[in-house]
Amino acid sequence: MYKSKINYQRATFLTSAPDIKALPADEGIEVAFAGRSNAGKSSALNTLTRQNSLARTSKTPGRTQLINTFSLDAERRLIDLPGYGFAKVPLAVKEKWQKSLAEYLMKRSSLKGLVVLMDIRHPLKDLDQDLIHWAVQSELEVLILLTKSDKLAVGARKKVLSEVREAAMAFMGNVTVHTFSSLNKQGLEELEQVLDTWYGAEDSAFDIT
Ligand SMILES: Nc1nc2c(ncn2[C@@H]2O[C@H](COP(=O)(O)OP(=O)(O)OP(=O)(O)O)[C@@H](O)[C@H]2O)c(=O)[nH]1
Ligand SMILES: [Mg+2]
Repeated sequence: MYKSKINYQRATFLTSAPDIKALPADEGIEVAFAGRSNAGKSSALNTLTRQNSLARTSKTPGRTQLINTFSLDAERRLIDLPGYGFAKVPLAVKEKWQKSLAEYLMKRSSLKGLVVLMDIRHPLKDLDQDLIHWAVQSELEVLILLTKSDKLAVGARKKVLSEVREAAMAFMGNVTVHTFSSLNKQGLEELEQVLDTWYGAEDSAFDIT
């Protein structure tokens, strides 16, 4: 069993920012959860931090409309981003939050890696591919999580996983792919292992967290 080097349970809410000006100081290391509306970003953050209501989740796509920031320690933060895709929200609202999303992705220096979440039943839609391409070119780390893995039987889950791993090679970057379920915590250790590395906490001898 993998023992994570960072205590993710210690996450606390920092701010909900309507635009990047309202974010905490751009220093330390940030990891952001991105993906289509309803992919399971907020649920995955709650699973990672073992807190049921740290990030707000909803059956209605478009729940997360602000850039929500959570602190792990003085240098490390987790970010819950608004989803892209099919959110049924007024166009003006959508445009505003997609603009702050794009701005965040392009301008945030402390952003080290993106966890790109995709429903395992609908992987690699156009916008997902655009985001991954852009992230690889921007030299961000990328972890693809195929979410809601509990919705498929083991055989079908493995099939999609190998197909997406194959497709991910075309991105020509360091893209890791795992399956994940917030319902039964499948893939949680793999997620922790990747994040520990991004946060520079893989060597326990030098880490006090
Ligand atoms: N079965 C199952 N359902 C899940 C899982 N993760 C999330 N869901 C459900 O999917 C829906 C959307 O989850 P959220 O975590 O709110 O999704 P989101 O990506 O944050 O959505 P937006 O904030 O709208 O972009 C909710 O009804 C969740 O209960 C999972 O692992 N398994
Ligand atoms: Mg959300």
